[in-house]
Amino acid sequence: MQKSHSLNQIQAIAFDLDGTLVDSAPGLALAVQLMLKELNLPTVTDEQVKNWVGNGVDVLVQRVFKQVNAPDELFTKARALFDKYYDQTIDEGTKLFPHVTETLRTLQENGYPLALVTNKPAQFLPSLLESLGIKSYFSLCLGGGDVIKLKPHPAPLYQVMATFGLYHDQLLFVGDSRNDISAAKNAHCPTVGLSYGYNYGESIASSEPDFLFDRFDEILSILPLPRAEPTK
Ligand SMILES: O=C(O)COP(=O)(O)O
Ligand SMILES: [Mg+2]
Repeated sequence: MQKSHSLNQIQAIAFDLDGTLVDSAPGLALAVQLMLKELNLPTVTDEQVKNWVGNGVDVLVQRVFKQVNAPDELFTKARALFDKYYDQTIDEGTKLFPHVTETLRTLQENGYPLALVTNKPAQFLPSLLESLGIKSYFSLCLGGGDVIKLKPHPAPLYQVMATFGLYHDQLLFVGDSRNDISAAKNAHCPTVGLSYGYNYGESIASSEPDFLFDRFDEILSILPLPRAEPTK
């Protein structure tokens, strides 16, 4: 699906992390399962956790609590346990989706500053990006806690625009979930939706991104290489 949309004006690209660059669901699921075990609560499946990812860890644990009918009083303890276990499981089964590294490299070599905008808590980003070998591609990384509101609020994208000194139509946002497409639409930025990620088990097509791709490297087909000079 491609609308007639000239991307000659794009000066920088921002990416979602979980489900877009990184298949991180297995490590998240394992941390949730260890958290539940320590609290003597019923367990949940990897597939359930995958469909609850997208609004940050607080909401993930809330969704788990609802599923297993856990008492609210346990929430603070559970949240701390999640952090403890996710520190240990973050690399478990976690891998980059196909073509991510070479595409980021091509974009960077062609003059595009790259940013990361994730609802994942910021504390987990440095070691994860380092171990995946993609940290050096991003000149700005915004995680949960770095921004006043999480996606689908446009605040994180406004922060990228302010940092890079861009107008809304100069920033392309690439993501896998309706939160990404909504955040970018709320900020009036053009969007790419990727079909292979996590979107609550639903198709990202229903969010009507400007471009919908099945492969990460298809982003290269819609951008001038090298980056075009700004006209404003
Ligand atoms: O951790 C989450 O819930 C989602 O993270 P994302 O914004 O990188 O997809
Ligand atoms: Mg995502």
